[in-house]
Amino acid sequence: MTATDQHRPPVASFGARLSRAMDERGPLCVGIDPHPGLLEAWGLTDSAAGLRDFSLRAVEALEGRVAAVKPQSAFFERHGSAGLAVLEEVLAALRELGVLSVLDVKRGDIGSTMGAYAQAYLADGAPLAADAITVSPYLGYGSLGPALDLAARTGRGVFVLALTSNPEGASIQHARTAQGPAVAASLAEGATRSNAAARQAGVLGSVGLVVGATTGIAVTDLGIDLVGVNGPLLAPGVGAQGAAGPELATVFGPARGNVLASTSRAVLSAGPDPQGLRRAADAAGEQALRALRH
Ligand SMILES: O=c1ccn([C@@H]2O[C@H](COP(=O)(O)O)[C@@H](O)[C@H]2O)c(=O)[nH]1
Repeated sequence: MTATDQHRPPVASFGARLSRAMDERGPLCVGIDPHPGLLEAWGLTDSAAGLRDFSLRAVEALEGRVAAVKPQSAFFERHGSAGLAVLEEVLAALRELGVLSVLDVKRGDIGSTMGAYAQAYLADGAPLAADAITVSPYLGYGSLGPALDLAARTGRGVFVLALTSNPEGASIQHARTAQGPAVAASLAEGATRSNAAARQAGVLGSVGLVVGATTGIAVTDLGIDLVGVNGPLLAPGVGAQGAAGPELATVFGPARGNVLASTSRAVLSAGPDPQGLRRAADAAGEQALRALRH
């Protein structure tokens, strides 16, 4: 602990804040993915100005109805520095409204560079700070250390890509490590270790996994203990990629209480009418709630 840390007021962990949000608003996360086709459908230009209008209208419509909002960084990055300025504004708007943000940015690098990514997204006061980010463990679970450490210090979280929703992911994620378990299982073991203190304290940990809602029986087949992870399980793949309530129940089984189901296009395509967006988010939220809580 540094001298500065000693004067820092204690912050609630991301795991605890997400648990509360899911209890209050249900287990749904809606992604902000401003695809060019969606911008057009909303009558907006494929420009930073269109992106800003789209994203802020979506945030306003979703506030209070979902546990978290997940901006997809790629759609902002494709507009260069103007797009990143919009992303900063969207993250600030979510912060201001008290809506948890999960920035889908899938970062991963050697430890020393990972430290810089951590500063960019997980440090207090960073322009692109989010409540949690997605990280890629392709350089080894240990390389994520600087992000896990900073997230723990600032009350933020990370979601480690484990079993992604795309069909191509299996060729890497189901492969066996030299020690025997599948790659995805060894990542789950890493998250289990990282969440050990939270487990002992009886709260949800802040190191989550990305496990696609489209992954069928892979969790069981690969012998992955998702309950033991004691962390949030971000489940993209709901809606446009074909998964719905039954798939969520099959994939997560006894771990379903920790799932944050995520959908983007299926809700965003109901815009730009705010009532349409709200209706679509409410329907997706009901579906997730039925599958994951009953
Ligand atoms: O395994 C993964 C990890 C991330 N994603 C992201 O989630 C959304 C999905 O959008 P939909 O419109 O609901 O298909 C998108 O930003 C992906 O990059 C994922 O799909 N799968």
